[in-house]
Amino acid sequence: MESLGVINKFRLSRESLARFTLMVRKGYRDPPYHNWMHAFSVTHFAFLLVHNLHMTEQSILTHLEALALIVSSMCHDLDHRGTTNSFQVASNSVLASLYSSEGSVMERHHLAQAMCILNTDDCNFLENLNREEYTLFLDLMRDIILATDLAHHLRIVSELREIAENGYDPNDQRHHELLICLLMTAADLSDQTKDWQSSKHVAELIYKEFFTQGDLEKAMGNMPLEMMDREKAFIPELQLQFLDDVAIPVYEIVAKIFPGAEEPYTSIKTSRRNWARLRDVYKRRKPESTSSLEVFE
Ligand SMILES: Cc1nc2ccc(C(=O)N[C@]34C[C@H]5C[C@H](C[C@H](C5)C3)C4)cc2n2c(-c3ccccc3Cl)nnc12
Ligand SMILES: [Mg+2]
Ligand SMILES: [Zn+2]
Repeated sequence: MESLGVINKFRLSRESLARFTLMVRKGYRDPPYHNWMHAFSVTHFAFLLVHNLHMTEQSILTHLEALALIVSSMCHDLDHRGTTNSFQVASNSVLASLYSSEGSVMERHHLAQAMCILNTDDCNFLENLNREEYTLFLDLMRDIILATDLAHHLRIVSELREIAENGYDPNDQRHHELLICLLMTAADLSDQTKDWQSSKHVAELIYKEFFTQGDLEKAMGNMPLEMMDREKAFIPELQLQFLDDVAIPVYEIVAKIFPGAEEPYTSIKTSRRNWARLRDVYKRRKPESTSSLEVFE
């Protein structure tokens, strides 16, 4: 926040900011993937995007938007239980009863948790913002955290492609809103743009979470998605699908809008080549083989 210039610009209290950060860290549980380490690495990537692409200096983002992106990244998976939105509904969870009518059940819970922490004594580091800035910040945090629902991303991805093709118009309010959503999704998926060992390790954590949910769904008498079923999942194939259908297009669009941001796109394509190699090595899993997690050995 220091190097983004938001501490001084908004006269943020460092003490409250420290307390807020510690409360956010405490607000994460410890599932294999959706824990504080994930929130931290997403926040770091969001910072790198804003800082290295000079987004505030070039007025691509206002300082308030940059601040909202960083804080939202910290909070975007608060109190995650390692299960998906559809699992909340299928298991009739308390969160589903609260939010299922609006959709994005988990994301609405993450936002509610973030608001709770902001409203905790001595944690509201935004106390020096004027009313207009504070209201705008809360609106931004809401839109950004709700944008981390991949189903939301899939709804806007065609508009994002169009912006990448025809050029980003900084004066177009819709372009601006979509860009902020894109940056948040790029940060949320950024583990797949790291070195192969790291990306593979993160995929292992994600499938550990998915398979645990699949086990729960079977115990409840429900049929899990293939990607959550440790008996059926062939991880290299599932990873290739996710990279091709969801993740790679995100960094392709980022690279087209920001010429300086080729590296994550190059890196995730390398990751894809490694998954393709693994797939060929582990042809369709033979029934007698052990758990699908063997590909991580
Ligand atoms: C490496 C990797 N693989 C991933 C494979 C699959 C999915 C996934 O949610 N798939 C879908 C598949 C369809 C259409 C929509 C909604 C649902 C039905 C579920 C998406 C996510 C994956 N993911 C994430 C990630 C990002 C945001 C939230 C949660 C997670 Cl886990 N971060 N990294 C990864
Ligand atoms: Mg999430
Ligand atoms: Zn996340």
